Amino acid sequence: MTSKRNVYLDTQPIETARQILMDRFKDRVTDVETIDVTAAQGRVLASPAIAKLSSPNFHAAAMDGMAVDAKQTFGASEDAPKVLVPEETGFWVNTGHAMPPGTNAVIMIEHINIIDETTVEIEAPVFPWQHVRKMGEDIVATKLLFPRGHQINAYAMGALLSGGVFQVNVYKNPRVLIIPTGSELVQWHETSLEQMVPGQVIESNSTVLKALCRDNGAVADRHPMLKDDLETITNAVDQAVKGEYDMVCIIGGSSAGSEDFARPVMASLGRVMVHGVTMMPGKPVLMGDISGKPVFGIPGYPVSAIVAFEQFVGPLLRFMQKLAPVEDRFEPVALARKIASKLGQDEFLRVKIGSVDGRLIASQLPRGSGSITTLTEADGIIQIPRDVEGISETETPTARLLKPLSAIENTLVITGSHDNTLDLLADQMRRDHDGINISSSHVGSMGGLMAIRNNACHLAGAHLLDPEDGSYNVSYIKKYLPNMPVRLVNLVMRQQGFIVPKGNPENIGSIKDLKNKKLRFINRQAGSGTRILFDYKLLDAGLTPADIIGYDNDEYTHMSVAVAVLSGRADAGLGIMAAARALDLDFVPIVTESYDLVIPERFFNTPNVQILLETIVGDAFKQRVQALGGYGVERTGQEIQI
Ligand SMILES: Nc1nc2c(c(=O)[nH]1)N[C@H]1C(S)=C(S)[C@@H](COP(=O)(O)OP(=O)(O)OC[C@H]3O[C@@H](n4cnc5c(N)ncnc54)[C@H](O)[C@@H]3O)O[C@H]1N2
Ligand code: MOO
Repeated sequence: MTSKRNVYLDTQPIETARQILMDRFKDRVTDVETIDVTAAQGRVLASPAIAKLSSPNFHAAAMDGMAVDAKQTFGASEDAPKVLVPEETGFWVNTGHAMPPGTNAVIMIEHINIIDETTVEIEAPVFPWQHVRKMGEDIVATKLLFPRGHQINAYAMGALLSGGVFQVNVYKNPRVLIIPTGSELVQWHETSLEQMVPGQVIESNSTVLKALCRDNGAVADRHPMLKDDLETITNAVDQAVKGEYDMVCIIGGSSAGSEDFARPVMASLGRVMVHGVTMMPGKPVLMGDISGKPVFGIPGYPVSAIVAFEQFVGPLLRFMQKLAPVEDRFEPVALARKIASKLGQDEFLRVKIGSVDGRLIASQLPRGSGSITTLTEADGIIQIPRDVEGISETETPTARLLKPLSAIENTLVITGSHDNTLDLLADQMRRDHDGINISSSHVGSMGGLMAIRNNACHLAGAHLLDPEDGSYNVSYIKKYLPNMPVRLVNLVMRQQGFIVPKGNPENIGSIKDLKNKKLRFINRQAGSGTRILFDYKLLDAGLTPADIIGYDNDEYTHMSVAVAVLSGRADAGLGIMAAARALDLDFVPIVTESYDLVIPERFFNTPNVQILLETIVGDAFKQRVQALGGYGVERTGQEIQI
């Protein structure tokens, strides 16, 4: 068995791996081809572009009016107008016309009094070359329009055509073959969602990489998916490098499993240069040389695949056609919470970023390499260097922005407890107010109050029950935000209850059943409102945590609790009805609670918060909330006295 498994080569730091790659392929700049200027957008000139035609190519009238020899007009004034005779001493021209012989200026039509067909008068002179675009004013034939290495953009295409250059010599777009591998993969157009069985995964990486190739000036083809089979993958790679492809990317099978074939394929056809980079995601990336062509083994996890592409494949593709490296925008950010990281590997941490009190605040998204939404939800990426063990709240790391700064600045940052209606709210606000974004981070109700205290968000969602008097949030705000003026507004009333498998097979009716029937419970994290509610209900029923199997197993969101129940990992969890419904599970209501928004006074009257408050009292939002089930909107928008 061990003989079938791969052993990583020495893992290399990112910079070393990139250096090895670039050194090896420094001669792989693509061939030069001659193409029409009209098809050359984005391409890089392999030889200088020299104008063949002047522009204008003749002296041209720059205004509508009458072309004259300026001398004829000298001395004209209001008191002593000058007379011109059309087609003798003056010639009617329109903008762009060639100047008639013997003329060198244009009198604008507005400045001409037409007496009759043969007589016009002017009351002011023009000077030589006034309102004339002289031949070659813009471009002189033989002028260097662009040096080699210049990237052709829309403006350049205009200049080239005007200068009589209709074809250009450019570097060919590198051609890439992308080979998705994995016996578990299915193609989206060859399957129906109903047919899918556990273990099957929709192939998505090749589409992502193809699009990323295009962003980097390359043309990619997708090979039909291949099963985990050494011979088939070897043949496909062999054919590709023998053919017209400049590069091959094998997706999947890059790590150390018995079915991971990227490395043996590369080793049998050529040479493995790098296997393993000290980065996360993307660690098992492979770089090889087969017959002088670059071949990559791209890790199968979607985020790992993208990071591996952006760190290595993209830069090499750009180099091959002499495209300048991508210039990213970086900004210093403060952290909503400290971030732990492992020594020894650079980590690409996806973060949400919002602007609070003029500071950019980043909150970390989950780290999973298999989770593409950690990238689609991210506003930025913080690269934590390998010699750093975590970043504290007092540091200001830089983040690569994935969105325009203006979009980040127009984002309302909501931190705290998670509720599905926040997603509806984000969509509803967008429907009526283009450009406003909501970014919600789920750190539990107490986490939300702490974020307010640390000036790390604009508002927080909370549902903190005070067991003493049954009130929500007020006593917590008094205790934890004593010096901060805040307002409290109800967003929704919602039912909390037990999320149980469909049909409620254990017939759970009350919290006591958890103990009596020895059921496996899935809890929420400490500090979440739902956990506080559960502890209160336990106490109320005369139970202790020790009575509950699974009390110490916790999840961070209602949906993850529901997933735990769906997957059979737990018999019950406490959560909201919408989460049960979303996964077609059953729900046993326990309590109706108040889910409120805590809004610092200084943000209350800002335009975006006011838009939010208007949106939640609107019928459209309320109807959509009610359609989710398990919610009441009778108090939505009402302010609660603190
Ligand atoms: N024992 C070890 N196991 C793993 C290690 C390790 O060091 N030791 N490294 C882990 C890391 S880190 C990564 S990253 C992954 C990379 O694995 P592979 O490149 O071998 O990828 P697969 O196992 O084939 O797939 C992983 C995952 O991604 C899905 N996948 C694959 N291809 C596609 C595609 N084209 N479209 C969508 N999704 C795809 C695949 O179904 C798997 O779920 O290895 C760890 N293991
Ligand atoms: O490199 Mo893997 O990408 O850490 O998950």
